[in-house]
Amino acid sequence: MTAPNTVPGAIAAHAADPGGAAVTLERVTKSYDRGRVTALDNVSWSFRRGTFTAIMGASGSGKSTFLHCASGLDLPTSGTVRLGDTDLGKLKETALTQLRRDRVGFVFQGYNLVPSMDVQRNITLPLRLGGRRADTGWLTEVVHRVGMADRLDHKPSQLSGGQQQRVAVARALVTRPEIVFADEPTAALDPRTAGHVLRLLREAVDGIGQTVVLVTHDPTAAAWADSVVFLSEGRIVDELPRPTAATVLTRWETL
Ligand SMILES: Nc1ncnc2c1ncn2[C@@H]1O[C@H](COP(=O)(O)OP(=O)(O)OP(=O)(O)O)[C@@H](O)[C@H]1O
Repeated sequence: MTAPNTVPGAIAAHAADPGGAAVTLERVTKSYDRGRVTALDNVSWSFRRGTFTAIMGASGSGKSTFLHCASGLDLPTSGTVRLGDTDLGKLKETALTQLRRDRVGFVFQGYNLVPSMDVQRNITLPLRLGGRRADTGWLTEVVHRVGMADRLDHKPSQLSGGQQQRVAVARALVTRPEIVFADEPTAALDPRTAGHVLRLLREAVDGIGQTVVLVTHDPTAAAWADSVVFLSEGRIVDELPRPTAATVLTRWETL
């Protein structure tokens, strides 16, 4: 494992400890426009299993690119991304699609639920797509965790934004993925509802050892994580352990 692209000791120690890593990035660079734009610049990082990490950075700092490369939604221009022991760059497109469906969970700002399906079918969609049966006990637990047990026959249009996002969290957890990537999942929600959704992610980490990576602009959201990783111009420039909204804001202002 290589050292990260920045010097702080805490970051070096973290990245040099790949034991138990859910996802590892090694010297990942992503360029666009035939190399004219470097969105990610030689980034190395590992996300330890059972941890909750927030990724923050200014607009254009590379957060979405980082999430896309780390989750297999996109491939880096150079460098390696591993999910567990699987090198994503060595997979054919079909295998990569299966990996994203079976081993990774996603939560997006826009919920991305299927309008014609009720809550139960939305939650179990990744299982059905993978030809897997729902483990009834686990499904029941996930549905209860997100508080949607009495809404299983509702369509997304009959739910509030917060409820729809809770369904999306359940869908992300139902496959017992090795890692969940949440991309601005609370940006469209009021602060109280956002807190409910973030608490679900926190509880998944604390209760079932889920690994979660959250991309956010919001210091209050980032404060739910175990640590905050700051991106600037495609590079990881700092890590803040045990964040509070105040310490995140202070660090953000001096980036
Ligand atoms: N498909 C693309 N083609 C060309 N340039 C791109 C593409 N996607 C991203 N970029 C550029 O890469 C850089 C990083 O973009 P990215 O979307 O990862 O940043 P971000 O931190 O997620 O921004 P935001 O907070 O505004 O969503 C930016 O300069 C952006 O313009």
